[in-house]
Formats: sequence, C-alpha cells, structure tokens
Amino acid sequence: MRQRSIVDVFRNAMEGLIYGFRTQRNLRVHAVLALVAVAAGWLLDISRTDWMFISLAIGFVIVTELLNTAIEIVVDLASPEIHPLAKAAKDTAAGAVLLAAVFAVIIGIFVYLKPFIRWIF
Ligand SMILES: Nc1ncnc2c1ncn2[C@@H]1O[C@H](COP(=O)(O)OP(=O)(O)OP(=O)(O)O)[C@@H](O)[C@H]1O
Repeated sequence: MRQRSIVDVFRNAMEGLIYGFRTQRNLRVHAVLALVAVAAGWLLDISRTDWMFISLAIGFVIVTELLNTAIEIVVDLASPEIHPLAKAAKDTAAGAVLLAAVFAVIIGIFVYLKPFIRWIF
C-alpha cells in the first residue's frame, strides 16, 4: 500500500466521523447534549478548570461512542451470525460508552450544580 499523505489520513478520519454521525442516533444525541452542556457552561460562566473537565467529559463520551461503532462494524463483518463472543464484544463496547456517560453526568453535577443553584436564587 502506498504511503498516504496527511490530507488522505485527515480525509479518511473525517469520513469516519461523518459515517458515525450519519448512522448512529446515539452519537447525534450525545452531540446535542454536548451543545447543551456548552451552552449551560457559557450561561453559568463556569471557570477555565471546569471547562477543561467538561471538554474532557464530552470528548470521552464521543470517542467511546465512535469506538463502540467501529467495534460493532468489525463484529458484524467478522461474525454476522449469532455468537457469544460477538455478543461479549458488543456488550463490552456498549459498557464502555455507558461508563463514559455516567462519569460525564458525575462531572456535570460537580461543575453545574452549585452555579445553577446560585443562578436560580
Ligand atoms: N452477532 C451477534 N451475536 C450475539 N449477540 C449479538 C450479535 N449482534 C448483536 N448482538 C446483541 O445485540 C445487542 C445489540 O446489537 P446491535 O448490533 O443491534 O447494536 P446496536 O443496537 O446497533 O447498538 P447501538 O445502539 O450502540 O448502535 C448487542 O449488544 C448484543 O448483546
């Protein structure tokens, strides 16, 4: 295989992102929630450190969702028939997304709860 240029590498990565967002409803839901989190951060004027945590949480969820998608595709390719290992691979990948989402919620509570209560009262 010929050496790929940086432009090719970037184009393939963008195609992967577009494929993920086009085909995965969960990824689109996470993206909308990320926009809500950014809007809330802006509204509540959270600190630089808090922005760092929120960015990491958003990135972590979206990256795990993309990896989950990639694993689902590879499993479907390698094992279109029902197989306990195919189930284990998909369930484990889904578990990673679930954990990332749970940690994102925990970070969100730490970051937003106090400024939100202050904003209300
Ligand atoms: N080849 C298989 N063999 C055994 N179980 C499978 C197989 N494919 C899927 N499953 C089971 O069905 C579940 C859903 O798999 P599916 O491929 O439909 O994922 P999905 O619903 O598209 O996931 P997501 O909502 O994250 O996109 C898996 O978590 C797994 O438990």
